[in-house]
Amino acid sequence: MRIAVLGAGAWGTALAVQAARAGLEATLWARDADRAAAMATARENARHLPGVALPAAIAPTADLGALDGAAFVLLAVPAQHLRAILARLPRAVPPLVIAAKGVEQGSLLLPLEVAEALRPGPAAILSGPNFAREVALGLPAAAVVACRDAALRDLVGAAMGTTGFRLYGGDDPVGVQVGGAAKNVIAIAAGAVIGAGLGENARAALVTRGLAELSRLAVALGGRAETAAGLSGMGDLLLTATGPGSRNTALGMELGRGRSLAEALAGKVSVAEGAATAPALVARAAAAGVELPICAAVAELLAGGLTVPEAMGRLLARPRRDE
Ligand SMILES: NC(=O)C1=CN([C@@H]2O[C@H](COP(=O)(O)OP(=O)(O)OC[C@H]3O[C@@H](n4cnc5c(N)ncnc54)[C@H](O)[C@@H]3O)[C@@H](O)[C@H]2O)C=CC1
Ligand SMILES: O=C(CO)COP(=O)(O)O
Repeated sequence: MRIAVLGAGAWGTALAVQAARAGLEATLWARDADRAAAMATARENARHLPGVALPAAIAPTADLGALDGAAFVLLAVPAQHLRAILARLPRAVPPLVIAAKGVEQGSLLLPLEVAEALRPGPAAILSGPNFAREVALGLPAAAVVACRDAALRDLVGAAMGTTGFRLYGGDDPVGVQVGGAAKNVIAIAAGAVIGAGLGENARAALVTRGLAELSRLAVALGGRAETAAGLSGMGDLLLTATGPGSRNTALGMELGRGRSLAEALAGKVSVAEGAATAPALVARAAAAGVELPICAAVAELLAGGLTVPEAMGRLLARPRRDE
């Protein structure tokens, strides 16, 4: 079986390596022809996943003909670039499996909603606590493939899963997408309090109450609260919000130390999805009548509208209520 992976960042590359480990052929599409050629020659993605050898079953390319004959297409471009890539695809595409985590600015759509608007057809979301490098190295991990179409999630789970990468199926794609989008925003909050020296208690409180925000929004958008307790919600929060290995937490730590967003992002070649998603997530929640105080504070912090101690003070001063 052959699949196509669109987006040769850290995650797309790691998923292509995992596909090869599972016995698939994988075409790995990069926007830039020079980068695709460099990967094909060096058998390494030196920019986004240095030190990981690309198996022979991976064919890097910059040609979207990569989609022809693929059993399914994994889309691993950042959420804000998903629309541009989808618009370039042919009308009839193989089933799509989106691995991006975020909310699109402007439209306020979740990744599968963007796909539905541009290329209607079977589509799934793949999400979970997965640092790309660990997956690429074959360290044990689990994730969820969620979609309403049981045949597609079975196809992807059976094709991509191995004993080292356990893929659960799920039928709550909305809950899974909200988890993936919100956990990055909450990770920025968690990093920010650590960077500002406010302590581990503050981080634990923010992560826990952040999970409550994530869960509330998932339900308001038609998802299920129990999905928030799964791999794509609490699982990914545990991974992302508890240590500096996460780019979102690392960004939060820089903001907490008093740097501006522009300063913190300067020179970075990899994405911290929560930065673009925070205002879009809060706006989407507001449109659904849901208040997300922690995510809103992150959006304001990113915009330079308040400091971390001010944000924390504001959250703690909210009217007392039952948990
Ligand atoms: N890195 C990780 O450990 C994981 C990442 N993800 C998600 O996967 C998605 C991709 O993230 P990474 O692979 O880490 O990205 P990355 O930070 O490694 O690389 C950035 C990627 O974005 C692409 N890109 C940049 N500007 C673009 C544009 N204008 N149009 C199209 N593509 C553009 C680059 O070519 C590159 O493929 C994100 O939504 C992220 O949240 C999900 C799970 C794990
Ligand atoms: O999504 C991820 C882990 O599941 C990667 O997190 P960061 O983008 O914060 O590094």
